[in-house]
Amino acid sequence: MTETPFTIGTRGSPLALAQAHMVATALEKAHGWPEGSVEIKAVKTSGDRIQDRPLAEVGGKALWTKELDLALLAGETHCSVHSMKDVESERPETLAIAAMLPRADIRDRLIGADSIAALSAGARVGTSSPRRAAQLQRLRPDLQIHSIRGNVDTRLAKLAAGDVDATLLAAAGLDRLGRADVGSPIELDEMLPAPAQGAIGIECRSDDLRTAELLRAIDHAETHLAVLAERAFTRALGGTCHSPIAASARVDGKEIDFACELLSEDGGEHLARAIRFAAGNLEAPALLARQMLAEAPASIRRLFEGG
Ligand SMILES: NCc1[nH]cc(CCC(=O)O)c1CC(=O)O
Repeated sequence: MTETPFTIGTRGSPLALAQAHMVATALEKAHGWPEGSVEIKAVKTSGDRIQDRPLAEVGGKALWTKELDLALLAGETHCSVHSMKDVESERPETLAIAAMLPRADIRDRLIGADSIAALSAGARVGTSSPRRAAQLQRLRPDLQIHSIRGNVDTRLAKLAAGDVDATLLAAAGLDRLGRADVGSPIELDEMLPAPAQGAIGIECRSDDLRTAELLRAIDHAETHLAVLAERAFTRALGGTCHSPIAASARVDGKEIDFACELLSEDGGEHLARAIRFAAGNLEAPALLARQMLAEAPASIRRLFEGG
């Protein structure tokens, strides 16, 4: 038992709250704390407030994290729970990702058709992800990409209302919201997911060793190693969640199978690689990123700060 109550900071979307509850339950179980004793505090982030524009257009980093970081640094919370996919690859030194929960299904699911090939000619697909837009247009140049924003439920409602014919969402988010029945999974050889998709991370203050220790008890080492490799790749590119980057690392024994892809905005150009390296070697994916940038056509290179 701890003397002080333990407080988790999270965004207030249904998915963020579901993820914060997963972390609270894992901590209570790991430490024998009473059920419901971990407090969950919802914090509104810039990303939540700005609903009328694609975030890639708003620009700026830390759209999903800034307000959570401030609450954490002010001591109002012990840790923040994040979808690792939304966490910038460069974080303040005052904060540390101390743990990750076991990763969920990393694939995207297509909702509105059984497969990408089955989408009707010229179908309108709603997504505000530059990666999904580029990958879809590469596979199906006839598709019309429509920018849609909002949380998972809002996007499904826009699809149901006929604003678009189909949309792509992360399987992990759908599953955590109890929507395991929605959509058809897209296999990784057809569409690689975003770096860190499906992973939930827990961040605390770098100098808060007690919390770091408490969080270590729920860390899933394999997920952590894989996501660190994907983030090292993104960081070396100078990429953000607004860049058309896909990457997937899979731990296999002491090694990691790493696959990645960079695309131009319209998917007209793409560069894909698959390599294997020792788990924990973060220089290998970073080196690969630099090599790919050096080889990439200008239409891809100009999308990355490292290029
Ligand atoms: N950018 C929004 C976001 N951030 C994390 C997830 C899903 C959960 C995850 O990937 O862990 C989603 C929704 C989506 O892409 O469908």
